[in-house]
Amino acid sequence: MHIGTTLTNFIIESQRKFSGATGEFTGLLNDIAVACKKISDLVNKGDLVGILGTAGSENVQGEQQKKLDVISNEIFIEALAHNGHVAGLASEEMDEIYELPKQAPRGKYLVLFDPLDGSSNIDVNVSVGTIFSILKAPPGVDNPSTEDFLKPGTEQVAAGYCLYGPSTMMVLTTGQGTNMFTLDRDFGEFLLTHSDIQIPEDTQEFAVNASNMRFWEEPVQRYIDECLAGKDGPRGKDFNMRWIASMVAEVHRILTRGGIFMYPLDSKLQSKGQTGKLRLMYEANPMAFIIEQAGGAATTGRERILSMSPAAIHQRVPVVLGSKNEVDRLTGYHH
Ligand SMILES: O=P(O)(O)OC[C@H]1O[C@](O)(COP(=O)(O)O)[C@@H](O)[C@@H]1O
Ligand SMILES: [Mg+2]
Ligand SMILES: [Mg+2]
Repeated sequence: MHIGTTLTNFIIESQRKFSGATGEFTGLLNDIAVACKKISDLVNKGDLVGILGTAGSENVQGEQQKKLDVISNEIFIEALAHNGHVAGLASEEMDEIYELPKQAPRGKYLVLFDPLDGSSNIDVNVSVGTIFSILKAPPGVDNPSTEDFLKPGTEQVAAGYCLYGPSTMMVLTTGQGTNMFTLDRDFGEFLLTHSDIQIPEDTQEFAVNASNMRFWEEPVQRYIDECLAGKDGPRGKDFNMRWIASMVAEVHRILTRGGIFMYPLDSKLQSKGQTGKLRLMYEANPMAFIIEQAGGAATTGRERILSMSPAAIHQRVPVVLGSKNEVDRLTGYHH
């Protein structure tokens, strides 16, 4: 597909391969693009439109919600719930799955989303984003159940994120590679700028919140110690470190120049009864699909994320993803 193609045309072209394609998938991607453009506009205006700061409420994860968490969630629902492309929605910011209004036409897809990723960075003007995962809905079911959403990541028909940074970019996979589109604000279209991304298999850049080091399991301690030991250590090369605290921005950097990102399990999280920090259904699964389609790898440290059988909508998992050889090495240390 030639660089500069609009997102809509890209999707239409990619759907030609499917004889039964009805245009519904293209319609859904357009709904998501509209929602992301609206959120991008708000993020860009920040204090000018009073969207910074906390909302004064908590989500099901017990996290203080930011105003933009709540507003982005509403924008996504408004853009997706009425156009007949979905049968159900689930979000980081909603305890239960969202049942469409009675009069809303039902569609073939289910969408799980993190409306605003990197919430701790909203008020300090650092890149944030939106992450989404698309599954097939059970045919003929007006109100899909929670179980209908709890499908392994391998069953995603598409996944993507929109990064609200110096430029706004949509990164998408439909299982035929990973592609990047940049928003041209002048005429409001996402245009293809990077096609068929390939992540280098090796890297000398890791991303982890090192303030949690004393709580990590031994394999992670060992891996990071070896990186920090640099060229005089067992790895024989120096490593650099990054931590933006927005998963979307970390993954985008890795798609762009390689790297390994991890939010491992740690005893601090376990002491709160948590099985990780990041959520499987609308953070780990979509990012794992995007990374694998770009030649990278994504595990929990112990198993492939996409093969996991989900148990709950807001289930948390450890995440290790990025350049294949480094992810394989760290995963190997756990075995
Ligand atoms: O605060 P920490 O420990 O650095 O964690 C940062 C991580 O938490 C997240 O912000 C969690 O996502 P949300 O902002 O959507 O809740 C990730 O984007 C990021 O990788
Ligand atoms: Mg998030
Ligand atoms: Mg979020």
